[in-house]
Amino acid sequence: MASVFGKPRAGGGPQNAPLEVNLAILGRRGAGKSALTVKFLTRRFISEYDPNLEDTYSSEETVDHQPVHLRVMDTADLDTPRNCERYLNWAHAFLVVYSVDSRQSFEGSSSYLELLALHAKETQRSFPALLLGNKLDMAQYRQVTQAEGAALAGRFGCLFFEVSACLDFEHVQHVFHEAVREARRELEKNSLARPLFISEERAVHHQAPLTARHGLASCTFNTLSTTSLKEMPAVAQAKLVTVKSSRAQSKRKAPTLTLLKGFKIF
Ligand SMILES: Nc1nc2c(ncn2[C@@H]2O[C@H](COP(=O)(O)OP(=O)(O)OP(=O)(O)O)[C@@H](O)[C@H]2O)c(=O)[nH]1
Repeated sequence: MASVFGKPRAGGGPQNAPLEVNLAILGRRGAGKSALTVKFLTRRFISEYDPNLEDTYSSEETVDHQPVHLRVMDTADLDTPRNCERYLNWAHAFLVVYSVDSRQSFEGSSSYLELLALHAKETQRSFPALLLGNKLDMAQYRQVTQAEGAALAGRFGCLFFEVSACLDFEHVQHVFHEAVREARRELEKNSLARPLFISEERAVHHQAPLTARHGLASCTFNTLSTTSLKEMPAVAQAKLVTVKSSRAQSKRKAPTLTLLKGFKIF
């Protein structure tokens, strides 16, 4: 589908290697990000999670008969987007989650979509996003109608689904696989369009002027300097390394992320 989030960005691998897709799950606390992630990975609904933990999981998937190495970052922002670059510069696609029984979480999801649109504008890249109204099993306590969810998704050019982490696994799996398809479409477009580039040394680091207006003052964006672009190494030649992400504004323990050597974390 067409995305409003600008131009595509890096990822993918050689013909026979599994497609590499990084997926970040965003949303306000309590929306059900961890429950959906765990449901997708284990087919189980587990009702309580430590809200302070942020983890990245790997899963070998087959989507449309194609092997996919999927990494899922279950983010744990506090009440608003924070230290956003850890996922903005990492993910190929985003699942933005709210809970259908919480107006507040719906408003939070709107902030995340605005953040993604802003980041796309700043970087001139594309970021497929899917909007998910979770806790469909709680529909009798709805504070957000399906039409409102669809309208918000329409405003940002996203796919929209209502799901439940405690109902059927197949529906949750379908949504994650749709995110992979969206990411794959962008990656294919990108590989047809031009070689992949990454900032070598001098990223121009500035505060995006719109962030304050969107209440996203804690998020800064790194815009790539055109004078310091370098072709990204082929994924097949990259080694797997373990790195720690910056936890400057978080009280949580640093998560361990497995990233491809040659990628730079801004
Ligand atoms: N009924 C119902 N409860 C859910 C569903 N998904 C999550 N929950 C519950 O909602 C609460 C919050 O779920 P989490 O998965 O921890 O939410 P989160 O978005 O990861 O929240 P943080 O970790 O605080 O960022 C937990 O008590 C879950 O059991 C769902 O689909 N239906």
